[in-house]
Amino acid sequence: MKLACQAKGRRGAFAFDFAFESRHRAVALVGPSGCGKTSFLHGLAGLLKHGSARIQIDGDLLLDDGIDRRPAHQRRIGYVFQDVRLFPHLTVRQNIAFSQPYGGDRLTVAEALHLMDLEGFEDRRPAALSGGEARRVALARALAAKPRLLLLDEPFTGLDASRRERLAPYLMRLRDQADLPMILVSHDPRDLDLIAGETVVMGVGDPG
Ligand SMILES: Nc1ncnc2c1ncn2[C@@H]1O[C@H](COP(=O)(O)OP(=O)(O)OP(=O)(O)O)[C@@H](O)[C@H]1O
Repeated sequence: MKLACQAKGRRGAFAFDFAFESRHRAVALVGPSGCGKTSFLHGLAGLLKHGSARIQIDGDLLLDDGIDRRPAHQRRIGYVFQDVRLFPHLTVRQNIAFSQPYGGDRLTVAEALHLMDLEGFEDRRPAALSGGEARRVALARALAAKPRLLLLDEPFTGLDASRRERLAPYLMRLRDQADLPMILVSHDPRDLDLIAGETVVMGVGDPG
């Protein structure tokens, strides 16, 4: 497959303009703290007020703000935030079902629960989940919206080494079984070696 992404924008005084192409389904985006990795993901996802993006998957134009500025909720882009952001008052099942209205019919909430091994957790609330379980719910929620591209900001943050190793196979399932292209941001290249076929480096002061 071929993934081509470009995004530019600004947050306050910080401006970025970055692009990459990859033939791998899972791409790691690394770079020093503050270089703009999260800003780039936000630009792709449509979360920046001042920003634009262009995404192509296998020659298919998924998004081009130059042609059509599409709001975040209409982009078929899943985003898993660093701090997970589950709704605390909703159960696991309700958290996952929340994103389904935007999706198609290929994967149901039950299938997302199954793929992330969350059967038996459906009626729990986020306060009763471990950090790794909460990540899996966030992944299932993103998946249930039927994204064409998944953005993961620091997916292993806050997990110790053994929990990182236990979470990695779930990301591989999304990559391989759900056939979902993904961009992962991390500080730690070792995390990304587990998942990513290619590492793209974003530098400070030398965007694009
Ligand atoms: N809301 C904001 N207003 C102004 N500047 C911001 C805002 N958010 C981020 N920045 C600045 O934009 C720059 C890029 O931040 P960003 O979070 O994208 O970097 P990053 O590479 O993801 O960093 P890290 O690896 O530390 O998470 C930083 O200099 C940051 O201070």
